[in-house]
Amino acid sequence: MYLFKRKDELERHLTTARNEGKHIGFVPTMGALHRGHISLINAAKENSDLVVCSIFVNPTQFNDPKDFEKYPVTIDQDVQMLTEAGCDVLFLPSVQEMYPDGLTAKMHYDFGTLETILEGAARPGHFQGVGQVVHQLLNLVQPDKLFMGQKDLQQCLVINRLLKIIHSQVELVICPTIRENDGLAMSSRNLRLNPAERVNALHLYQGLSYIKHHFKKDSLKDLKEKAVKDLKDSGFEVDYVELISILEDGSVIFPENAGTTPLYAVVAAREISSGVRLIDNMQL
Ligand SMILES: Nc1ncnc2c1ncn2[C@@H]1O[C@H](COP(=O)(O)OP(=O)(O)OP(=O)(O)O)[C@@H](O)[C@H]1O
Ligand SMILES: CC(C)(CO)[C@@H](O)C(=O)[O-]
Ligand code: BAL
Repeated sequence: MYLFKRKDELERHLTTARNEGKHIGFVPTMGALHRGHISLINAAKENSDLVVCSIFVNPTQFNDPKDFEKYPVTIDQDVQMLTEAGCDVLFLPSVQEMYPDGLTAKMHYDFGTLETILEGAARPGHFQGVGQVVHQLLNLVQPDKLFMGQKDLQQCLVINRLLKIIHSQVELVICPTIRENDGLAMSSRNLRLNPAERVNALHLYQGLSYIKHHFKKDSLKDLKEKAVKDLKDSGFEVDYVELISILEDGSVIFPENAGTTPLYAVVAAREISSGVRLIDNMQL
């Protein structure tokens, strides 16, 4: 696997590959890799000639400084996992390399209501930071396909919109959420949980599973209230539990108001003893 820390080195390597007719698959990450990330690498391998992964803990998308400071970093293990998975290129830039002129955004993206609901509401500025870094990474890598995980469902919708805003031809491939054996969605932030907190984190999955199995019988309001109560009783601060549908244009609606069947249950909650905020979602 090639490892590049500089943009010019990466661009030179990828220009040669592109000139050889290779189709490029791209997997952007923030590192502390797990099997969820490797599933994206595998999907990229199956659907492209050359797979590029980036690892960059992007400061501009963190609305909570503590979350940024404590974000897990496991570079040596990440390199080993990517090598074993057959990734071709790893891009590992520094903050200075990505933001030589400082962290202030030069552009504002119009993500519409995606920025004012759910993750957008709970993490002000987060999606502008994601847009800022993904736009730059796409310009550098110029992939044919971009692979992202359904675990970050709203992020997928934002990136879909970003691709339209920047008139990009890149195809976004959304890959299923990989879970631990007990159902917990794999997440880099899980590394910050001690064994008791790790067990407690399962309440997110259990809440979603309950909703999935009862949403045809019970009222949506009752289901949400039950899930919120269970999380609160188990030591979580709940940002939201919602049932949503996604329209063809990529916008999100809340079916109890619109009279449409919900498609996904989504949850975000902070485990109070660890301070770790987790998200998850489940197709209904
Ligand atoms: N369990 C998972 N299954 C499939 N894809 C995943 C999973 N977890 C993360 N991804 C995807 O991997 C890509 C990189 O995500 P990222 O590096 O932020 O990992 P993460 O585990 O989501 O971290 P965190 O949850 O702590 O933000 C994103 O497209 C994300 O949706
Ligand atoms: C897409 C991304 C790599 C941008 O920093 C990040 O938000 C992530 O890992 O999901
Ligand atoms: N996994 C999405 C990136 C973030 O939480 O900042």
